Amino acid sequence: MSTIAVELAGITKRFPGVVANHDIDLAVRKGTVHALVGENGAGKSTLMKILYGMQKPDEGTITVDGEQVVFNSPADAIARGIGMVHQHFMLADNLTVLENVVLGSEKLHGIGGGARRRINEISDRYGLGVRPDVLVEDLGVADRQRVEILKVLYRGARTLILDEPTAVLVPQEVDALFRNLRELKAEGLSVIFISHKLGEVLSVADDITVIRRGTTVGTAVPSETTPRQLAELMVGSELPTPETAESTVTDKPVIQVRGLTVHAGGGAASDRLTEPAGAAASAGPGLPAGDTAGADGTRRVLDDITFTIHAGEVLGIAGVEGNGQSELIAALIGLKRADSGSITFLGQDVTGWSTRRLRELGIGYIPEDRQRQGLLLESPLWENRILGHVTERPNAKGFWLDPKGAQEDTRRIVEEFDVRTPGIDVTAASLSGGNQQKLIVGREMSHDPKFLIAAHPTRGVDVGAQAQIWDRIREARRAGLAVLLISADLDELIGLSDTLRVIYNGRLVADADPATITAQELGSAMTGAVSGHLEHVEESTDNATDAAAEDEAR
Ligand SMILES: Nc1ncnc2c1ncn2[C@@H]1O[C@H](COP(=O)(O)OP(=O)(O)OP(=O)(O)O)[C@@H](O)[C@H]1O
Repeated sequence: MSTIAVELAGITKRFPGVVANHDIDLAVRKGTVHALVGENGAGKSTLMKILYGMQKPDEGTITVDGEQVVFNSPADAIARGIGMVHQHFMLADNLTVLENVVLGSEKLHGIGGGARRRINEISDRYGLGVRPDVLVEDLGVADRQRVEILKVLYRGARTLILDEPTAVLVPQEVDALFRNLRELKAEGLSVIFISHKLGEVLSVADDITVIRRGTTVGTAVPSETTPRQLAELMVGSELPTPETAESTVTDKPVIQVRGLTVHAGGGAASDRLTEPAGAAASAGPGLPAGDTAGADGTRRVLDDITFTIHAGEVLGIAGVEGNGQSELIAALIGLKRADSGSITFLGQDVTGWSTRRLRELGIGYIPEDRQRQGLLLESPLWENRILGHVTERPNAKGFWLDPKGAQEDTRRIVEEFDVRTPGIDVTAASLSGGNQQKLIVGREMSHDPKFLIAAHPTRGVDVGAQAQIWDRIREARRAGLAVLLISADLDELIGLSDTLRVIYNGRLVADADPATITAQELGSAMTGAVSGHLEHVEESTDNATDAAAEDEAR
């Protein structure tokens, strides 16, 4: 019997103007975690889409369990024991775990007792702790991920592809995921793990394949490799750190938020950047149980949020996803109306202003979900350059759009932010994930915002591009930019922030000192346990009130 679970040999895949994969070889041993690393646009996702039957290679072969196979669809790949857990979870919120798992696979074990038994069996076997009858909307990010893993195991996967699975997890959750992966290995299953976090790669992988510009440049043995060496192999540069040495915080308030409260389901405006507030009403995403109830009985997804960010200051908000961050961002950029409270920008009350007006005032926005909120996927890059900045230079001259100006400036962004693309006329959808992110960051930084809302600004970007984005944010901060930073990357959050606060159940519950707190401690604070490095909210509310009084006095 073969000890190789999956082998890809001589894989080549061409797109117009790009060779995404060029003669790539990858052999995944049974019972191992095999990491796939490489800079943005290196060709990792394309290779995995080929293995999962989503794309057909132009050349090369796929061998599973010693037998050569041809996949025409994911169904073919699943039938041969290949499973994929995507970065964006694909679960239906309003269904139970059981319903989500059996959906589309009713033939395997039915939809009743048999299915429930099988789910419990898999969950116990791999230590996943998944319960079949809970609603998916009541689950946090880490649990949802475990449901996705269980779903592919239920379909008989023996090789699991995990695409940047740790990007959304806090350190404790990463540890738990890695324990699950060890259980899978112990049962002889294999995992292909794509990640830009090189420390994690070295701690969990048995084998590492590095690809660069579409081709295999080498393999690394984790026990004999340092993160720095791996970074050099990948991008030819050293590993950056996000640390911000000197403080640039001034006493000039840029954004002042006072008592901001938003109830569930109320005041939603729109997802898109370009539309005015008040377009449509839809329920906000679910929150963990135990949310505070408003006076009228509805849940408060944001509860009495108060803070000030000064020119030259980065305020980092730490929290497990789903604790009000999305609503806070939406309220600040005019996509959600506040039920009470106020937002003041450079001394002007902007509460209830539309997204367009806020952007024109100088608020930049790097959204959480780049594909849904930050890009028009089927439009060319240069049209995406215009998105959210329709009336501004270089996209417009007076009342008229200036396509030439936008196109020229898109070329500049592509160059300056190292967006890997054959040209500015290709669609945003054809860029790799990290390159889409670089385009958005480039666009937003190009308008010299005075206040930047940055949600996961380096999610999915490689270590080289990450350093570049950090540099740009620091440079603008020196020049007086105020930043609200939300990030699941706790090293980034601690390293870039001047001030750190923890959000939990829609409230700012604690302050942390970025100079002394560790990622581990911050992770504990986010999940509820409070360590000695944190100040409780009572004190910080006083501080905030003092700050407000000072601001007013000025
Ligand atoms: N459908 C497509 N049409 C055209 N070009 C594509 C398409 N899919 C991928 N590409 C191109 O293929 C190359 C490899 O992209 P891929 O998404 O595989 O990179 P990646 O290594 O996964 O990057 P990242 O780390 O940013 O996710 C890129 O240059 C990308 O623009």
